[in-house]
Amino acid sequence: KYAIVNDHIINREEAKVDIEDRGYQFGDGVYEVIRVYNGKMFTVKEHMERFVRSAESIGIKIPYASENITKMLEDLIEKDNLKLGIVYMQITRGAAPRNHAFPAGDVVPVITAYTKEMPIPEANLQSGVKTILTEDIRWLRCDIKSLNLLGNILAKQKAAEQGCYEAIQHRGQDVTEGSSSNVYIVKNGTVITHESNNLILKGITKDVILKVCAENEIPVEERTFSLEELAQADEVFLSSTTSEVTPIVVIDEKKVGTGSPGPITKKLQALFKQEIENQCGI
Ligand SMILES: Cc1ncc(COP(=O)(O)O)c(CN[C@@H]2CONC2=O)c1O
Repeated sequence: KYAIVNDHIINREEAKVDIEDRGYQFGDGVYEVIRVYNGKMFTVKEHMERFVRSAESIGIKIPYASENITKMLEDLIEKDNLKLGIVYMQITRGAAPRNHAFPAGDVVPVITAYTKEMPIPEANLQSGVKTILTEDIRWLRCDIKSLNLLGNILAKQKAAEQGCYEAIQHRGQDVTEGSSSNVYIVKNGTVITHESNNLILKGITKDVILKVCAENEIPVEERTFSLEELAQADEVFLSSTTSEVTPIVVIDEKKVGTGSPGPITKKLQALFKQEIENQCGI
């Protein structure tokens, strides 16, 4: 197995970072998770655009062009002979004596990446998943895909301790998103999901879903929706690079709708699968 450290592909076990790397000490960095189907990265252009946007949002200048990074990721996938899985990639502000303020300009950001085999979560896609509700205690720049994931992992851990797949987060009565996913309700045939602002991550999968909704005359409302609307929804589902379009069938031990994945969710799963086939030829 190999890994990328800056602009080298090296053996995975040799990939190390300094103990004063700011990603390690402050979470001072941003990341992306990109899906690989049939040995090809899915929506890689959109992931690279968000990677650059997130880095720029915190003042990190990526020292390589997106095309070069993409090529390095393709070489890594090739060397690892990855057919179905993910690429994890992050950039930190680099290693420097510990100080909250940014280091001097000569400190070079550190990019690392590696691949992981990951099957398609067929059982979850087929039967749906159980979730809990939890207050969204995160900061107010959730649009930046930062390494600051404490709020996210504490929410996910709370779900895991209750045998659930995801935690649906809310600020007061307003539903925001999952700990590592976007969340949608379906009511009377309309898909409703939080608008992309500072309170949620603008998911790449969400953008694909909105695109196929538009192409197939499925009405969409991008707006805040309430816990009450969530409880009254006909269907609920979540999306992410690794979860694709996953039906939610239980929330806080209460069944959603009939307790089985709904027709709009299933239609969106089929349309999403078609997008993967179009791009990655599976
Ligand atoms: C907080 C949060 N919201 C939404 C999403 C969905 O975004 P994408 O559709 O672009 O994946 C993610 C995905 N986070 C990545 C995806 O898989 N694992 C992760 O940590 C996320 O962490």
